[in-house]
Amino acid sequence: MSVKPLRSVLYVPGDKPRAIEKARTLHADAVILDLEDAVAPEHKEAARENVRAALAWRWPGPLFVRVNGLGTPWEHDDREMALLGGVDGIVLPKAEDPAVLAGLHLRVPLWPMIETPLGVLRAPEIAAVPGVAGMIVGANDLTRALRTRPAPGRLPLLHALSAVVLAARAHGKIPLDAVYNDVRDPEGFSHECEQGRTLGFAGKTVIHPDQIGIANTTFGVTDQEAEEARTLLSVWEQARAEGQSIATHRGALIEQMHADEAQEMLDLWKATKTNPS
Ligand SMILES: CC(C)(COP(=O)(O)OP(=O)(O)OC[C@H]1O[C@@H](n2cnc3c(N)ncnc32)[C@H](O)[C@@H]1OP(=O)(O)O)[C@@H](O)C(=O)NCCC(=O)NCCSC(=O)C[C@H](O)C(=O)O
Ligand SMILES: [Mg+2]
Repeated sequence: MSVKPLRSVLYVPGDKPRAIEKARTLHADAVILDLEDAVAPEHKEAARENVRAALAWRWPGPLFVRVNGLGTPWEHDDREMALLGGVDGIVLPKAEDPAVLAGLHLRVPLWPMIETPLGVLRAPEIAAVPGVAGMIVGANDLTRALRTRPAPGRLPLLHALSAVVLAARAHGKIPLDAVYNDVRDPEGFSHECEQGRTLGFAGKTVIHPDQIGIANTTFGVTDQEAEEARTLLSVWEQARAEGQSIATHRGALIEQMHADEAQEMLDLWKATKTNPS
């Protein structure tokens, strides 16, 4: 089965041409060229032109563009540019209204950002909109909007994080975890990746080259895990050949869903062999 890994998805400010060029040489599974919060109002037009030029380049993986939000002075020009071709996904910040999203009729997969209280409450309806490929958590905006304070283990955001995973998974869409702001704290970043993976996210949005390898490792599948998945699958196939619908592997029960999970891991492992870190 063909799998498109999104273990690490790198934001690159649209007004930083050097960073845009560099992003092509890095090992992020996907790149988001950002026109929204990373770009000051006076640089919006220049950033859009940088992004327009970059659409013509060869990119190693999917290329997304984060446009400015609905109701901003830049939304129409940004969207028009993002529909030119060469864009694999449009990231829409502060998505809140599923009816409005459904009315956009974009020809490109849509990635709404869930980063307001209303967005969290409406995550199931947003995930159900046709054309939505996945959802991305915006923890900075959400933290501000909820008036929470950063706390160990992202305690104040746990409900919202799980709500996004639940909504996305319920509709077969891809949930991507929020950014980690301290680019000089690999240990903290690693813990947050582990937490995101445990919660059910498919990958992490990142803001610096140094975060890519850690996200790829945490959301990826190691050779050892792949070997273990292969072993489990062979035990399962043997059990099925004998007419069993349950089996045990290393003392633990296995059923069809465990075999499916093992197969999914193997598919991801194969898909990431060419882009290990
Ligand atoms: C966070 C940064 C401002 C740090 O910048 P800086 O201190 O200049 O980084 P370095 O000197 O360590 O950079 C080393 C080299 O790496 C390149 N670089 C840095 N960041 C990126 C990047 N994101 N993509 C590609 N390349 C990058 C530098 O150009 C250096 O290269 P070289 O010249 O060859 O040495 C900076 O990392 C940054 O701007 N990051 C992105 C910030 C961003 O996009 N923010 C918006 C998205 S986050 C958000 O809004 C989430 C959400 O909406 C929410 O609400 O939470
Ligand atoms: Mg935001």
